[in-house]
Amino acid sequence: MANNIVLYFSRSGNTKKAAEYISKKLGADLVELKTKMDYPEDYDTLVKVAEKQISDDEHPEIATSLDLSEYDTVYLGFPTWYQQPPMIVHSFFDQFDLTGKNLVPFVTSVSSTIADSTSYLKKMCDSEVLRDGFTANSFSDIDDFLK
Ligand SMILES: Cc1cc2nc3c(=O)[nH]c(=O)nc-3n(C[C@H](O)[C@H](O)[C@H](O)COP(=O)(O)O)c2cc1C
Repeated sequence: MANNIVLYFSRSGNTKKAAEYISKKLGADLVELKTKMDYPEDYDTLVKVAEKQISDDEHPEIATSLDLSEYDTVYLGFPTWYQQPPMIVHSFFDQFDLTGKNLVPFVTSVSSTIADSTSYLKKMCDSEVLRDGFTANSFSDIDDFLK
C-alpha cells in the first residue's frame, strides 16, 4: 500500500488547515516544515522579508528533522508568495532527495493558482518526481483533486 506524507509550510494557518484536511482524507502522516529563522508576525514586515529572500536567492534553513525514506508519495503544501513558492521550498529540495518518489504540490493563495508555482517547481525538482498538483483554497478544491 502507498505510504503518504503531507508536509506543509504555513504562516497564517490556511495551508495548515488544508494540509490537515488532506492528511485526514488520505490517512497520511502530517508534518509541518519550519524554518530556523522566525518570520515576522506583522504582515507588512513579512512581505518585505519574503521579497528580500527572493531577491537574495536566500534558502532559509529548515528546522524540522525528517526522514522520508518510508514514503512513496510526498504531498507538499505552501502558500503562494509573489506568484511562487516561498524560499523554504528551495531549501526543501536542497536538503531532500526524492528520487523514486512522487511529489504532489498544493498551494493556498488569495488568487494565484498551482500553475504559478509549478513553473518554479519544474526548475527546482526532477521531472520524474513532480506530479500534477492542485490549488487547495477550499475543502471542495481538495475533494475535487483527491476524488
Ligand atoms: C509575502 C506574501 C506574498 C503573497 N503573495 C501572493 C500572491 O502572489 N498571490 C496570491 O494569490 N496570494 C499571495 N499571498 C497570500 C497568501 O498566499 C495566502 O494568504 C495564503 O493562503 C497564506 O497561507 P498560510 O496561511 O498557510 O500562510 C501572499 C501572502 C504573503 C504573506
